[in-house]
Amino acid sequence: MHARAPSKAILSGEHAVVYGRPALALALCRYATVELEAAAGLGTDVELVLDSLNTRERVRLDQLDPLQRQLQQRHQDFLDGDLPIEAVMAQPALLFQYALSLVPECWSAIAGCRLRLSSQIPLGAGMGSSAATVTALLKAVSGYAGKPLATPQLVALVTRCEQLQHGRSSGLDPAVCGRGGMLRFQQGDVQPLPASLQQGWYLFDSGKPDCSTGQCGSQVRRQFGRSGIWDEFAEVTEQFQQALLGASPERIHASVRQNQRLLERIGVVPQSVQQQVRELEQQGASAKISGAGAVSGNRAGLVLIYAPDRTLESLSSQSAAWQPLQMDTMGAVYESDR
Ligand SMILES: Nc1ncnc2c1ncn2[C@@H]1O[C@H](COP(=O)(O)OP(=O)(O)OP(=O)(O)O)[C@@H](O)[C@H]1O
Ligand SMILES: C[C@@](O)(CCO)CC(=O)[O-]
Repeated sequence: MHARAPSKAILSGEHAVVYGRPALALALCRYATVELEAAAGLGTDVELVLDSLNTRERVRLDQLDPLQRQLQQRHQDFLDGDLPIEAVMAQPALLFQYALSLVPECWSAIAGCRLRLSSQIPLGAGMGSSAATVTALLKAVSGYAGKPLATPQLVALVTRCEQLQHGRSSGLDPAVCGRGGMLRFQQGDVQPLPASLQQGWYLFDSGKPDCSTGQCGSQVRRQFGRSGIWDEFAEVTEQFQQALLGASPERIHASVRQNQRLLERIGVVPQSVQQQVRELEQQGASAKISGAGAVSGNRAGLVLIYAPDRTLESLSSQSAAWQPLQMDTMGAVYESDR
């Protein structure tokens, strides 16, 4: 059997959503997949194969409880200011072991199984790779055990994992990866958006940032944690939502540009990416980073481009690298027949 979960793009409100303001996001048709099958020779252990990282690890289910406590303690140390975020999940496999530790009711069913995680989602690109992979894992494990998690429970468990991965998670990525479609999210409250994205939206990968989402979040909190700028983000997100619902290209352009300016003010858009965005604007398009961005280096991961009335070739010599934005509407899916 296998389960899959989509990646995500944030249209508006990244970072501000961590401070309780609304965000708009949608699920994308690029997926993380987990295949689960019984394997010989594992006894009561589980084998975790991470294709993207070329690693495999044997996991003792009876060690997951102490591991969970240890990781939660490290996260508390982070919250208390005694550990940097990168020291909480010191290795990638720990994220998935922590996820498994949260579903003890499934352990007996998965004992002796191999869990293979593969993904079409670029790592560190702001496309919610960690939320999508953990969502696919928990969807697979709970489905296989015959104890399928309802979507709100699934989202809540993935959010716990994201707290440890990123330090503080708004829960936005887990909600989008679990539910699919386009939605407005604020403080755990999810409102599906009936708007559909018209033609003219593209994704561009400006490259893997030098810093993680957790490091970006920590830096932003140090500088802007108590700032009034989050209300400005909230206002732009409201405008963005109205513009999308009203399918108004001019208002969408304005919202994308204002959102990008705010992200620049909080220091998550490297100069080189700002420059690319300005060049696109001069040609009549709009663009913004999507996701955490970067507080160092010259790459910021995913950039969203809105260019409804321009041909790609007329816009940029780099347009060959752009991909049309395609929305997933299914969210996390479990299939037992493969
Ligand atoms: N495909 C994968 N295989 C193994 N580990 C992964 C995978 N995707 C994510 N991870 C783990 O999650 C961590 C964070 O993932 P990543 O850097 O891609 O951030 P992200 O979740 O995409 O960020 P954002 O929330 O900003 O979109 C990685 O460092 C790695 O430990
Ligand atoms: C930067 C952030 O707003 C989006 C990361 O995809 C963090 C979060 O919402 O948890």
